[in-house]
Amino acid sequence: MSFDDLLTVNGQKMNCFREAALNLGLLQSDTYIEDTLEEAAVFQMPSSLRLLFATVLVHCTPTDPRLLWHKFEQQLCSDYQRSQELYHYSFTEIRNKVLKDISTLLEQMGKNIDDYHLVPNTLRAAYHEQLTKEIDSERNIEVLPEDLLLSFKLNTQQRHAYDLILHAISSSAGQSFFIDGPGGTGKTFLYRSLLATLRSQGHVAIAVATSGVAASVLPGGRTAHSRFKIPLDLSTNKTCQISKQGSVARLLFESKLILWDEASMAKRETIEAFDDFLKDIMESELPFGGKVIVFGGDFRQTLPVIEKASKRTLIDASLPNSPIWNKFHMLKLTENMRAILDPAFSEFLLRVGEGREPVDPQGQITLPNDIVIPYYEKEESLNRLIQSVFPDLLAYSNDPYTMINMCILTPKNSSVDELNDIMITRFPGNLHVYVSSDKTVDQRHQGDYEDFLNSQNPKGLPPHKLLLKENCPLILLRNLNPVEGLCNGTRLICRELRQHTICAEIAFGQHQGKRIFLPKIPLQTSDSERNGLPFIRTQFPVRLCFALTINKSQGQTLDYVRIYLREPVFSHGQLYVALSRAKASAAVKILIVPRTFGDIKVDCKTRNVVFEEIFQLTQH
Ligand SMILES: Nc1ncnc2c1ncn2[C@@H]1O[C@H](COP(=O)(O)OP(=O)(O)OP(=O)(O)O)[C@@H](O)[C@H]1O
Repeated sequence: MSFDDLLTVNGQKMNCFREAALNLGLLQSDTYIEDTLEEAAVFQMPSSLRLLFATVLVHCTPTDPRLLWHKFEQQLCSDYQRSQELYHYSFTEIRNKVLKDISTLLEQMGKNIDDYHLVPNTLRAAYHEQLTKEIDSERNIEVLPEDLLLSFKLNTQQRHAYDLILHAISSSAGQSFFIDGPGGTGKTFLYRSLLATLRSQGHVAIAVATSGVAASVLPGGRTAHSRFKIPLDLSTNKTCQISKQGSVARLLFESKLILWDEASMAKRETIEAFDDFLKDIMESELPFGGKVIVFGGDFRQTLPVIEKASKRTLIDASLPNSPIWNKFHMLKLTENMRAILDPAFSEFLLRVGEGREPVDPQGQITLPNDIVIPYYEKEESLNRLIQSVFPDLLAYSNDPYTMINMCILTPKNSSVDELNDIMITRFPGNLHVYVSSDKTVDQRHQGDYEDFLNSQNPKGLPPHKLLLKENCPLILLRNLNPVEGLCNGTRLICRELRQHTICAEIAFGQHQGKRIFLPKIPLQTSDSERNGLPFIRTQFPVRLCFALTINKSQGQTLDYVRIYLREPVFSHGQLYVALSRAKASAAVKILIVPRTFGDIKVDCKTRNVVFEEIFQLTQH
């Protein structure tokens, strides 16, 4: 295919590729983006508006970003203008401050403001790239007073790890550690304590995690892929996309500690690529270039996510299968601090997680009676499950924070949808229905497939008809900006429903309470979708979240956990992740739909999938 072919749409040659893409429907026209910004501007929240502006630049690819900037500059600047009397900012100073804020937000999303040509080149100097900007922004991460106190509360094993790591840092002895701890043993607690101690002493400590949700729990946390620009697909290119002379390399060089949570979910090749990169910038053949680096994780929980991968592929892709594994100094945490008041439950969790809970000849484990909801008939049993976790929907609609620590977990998206559909009809309030626009990637097929696309409900995409009510719980489906707490998996409370925007509040974690605007975003199906017809759905990037898949719940502590096993779990660690979200057995209830109906109803047995080979590999 030639460049001319790419420029030609329906037999007509376009002036540029952007115009061709617009006519092909690959880009949206700017009208809906303008409507979105206009609607949000009414709320008078300029900092949230700047985040929305950056989000639409990155995710909605407007045709003329500069026009959008001119149209909304006034509203984007209004908080700085209000403080003008106090600080006597000039017009140019205000503009530069706002551009700098937008530039920072774009960088957090892995983009560069220069690519959007918002202002002429001559005006750009004030916020232009400086080699120390990454270091400066790491040094500006706020250290919370409560995090500084954590080091006084560490248990013996946490204290041992804390002392060893700080000793390696103070003696400049490069060392790589792996903190191996079952869910709830306080890995995150330890990381927060280390980060606070080092940052309060003026050192640079970098925090990353494999998933966005885990990153958002760490102060200043980013996903490893975005922080170190590691390509998601390493099959073609195995190197980090960072210049050795650039500001991120400078940051790594300067850092005293690099901390990587959920390393058990990272593919070994990702960590190997990072090892090579650090060796290169540090000009040292020592592991990780002689840096002090702390990985953490739990191999009882979910392993790397690889679509349709066999057990062998998953184990091969895991970190313990890498030559790097033997170089780690292993630190173990074993005391379950989440379930500290229920030691019998902690012990049960470990047996489930390590595949030590006895199985019957059908390969099923028997769950304790007190956590099982007896199964009678589907509707009645589901009602019991719902009633046991959400007994008073009117109270939750008035004060949604009372329900934010309650959730129904289930292995498959289809069961999540089943439950959320029931819940949104029962939840009080006016129903808003948002219908997506669905387009095939190849526009020639659009007419033939529209109804078919609308009927599709692919994983990772919002539904064609999104049914929402004010104060209902939501989950975000994209890593919009992990630094601002907006990750794939962030739980939100829906606060205001408008035509073009949703105003939502972050419900959980260090950004709890922050209000944000969400625009409709064009989202493409993933390559691995089975229906084989790639398409783009423009919709708010959220789903309801009365119920959640078990995989999405990883890393979260919940007060009340309900587990709905319409079908048994299907991958390593899922049952353990679901059960270990709770603090005690009294906080868990499970509904198992019996698979076959014989004379005896067996509703307390279920499959537990554990790849024991992974534990053999983790032994040093
Ligand atoms: N030393 C401690 N003193 C008091 N509470 C603690 C301590 N360590 C951990 N906790 C508490 O125990 C709970 C679980 O801790 P944390 O989330 O750090 O565990 P985790 O190992 O990261 O779990 P997961 O793997 O499931 O994410 C949290 O509520 C945390 O505040």
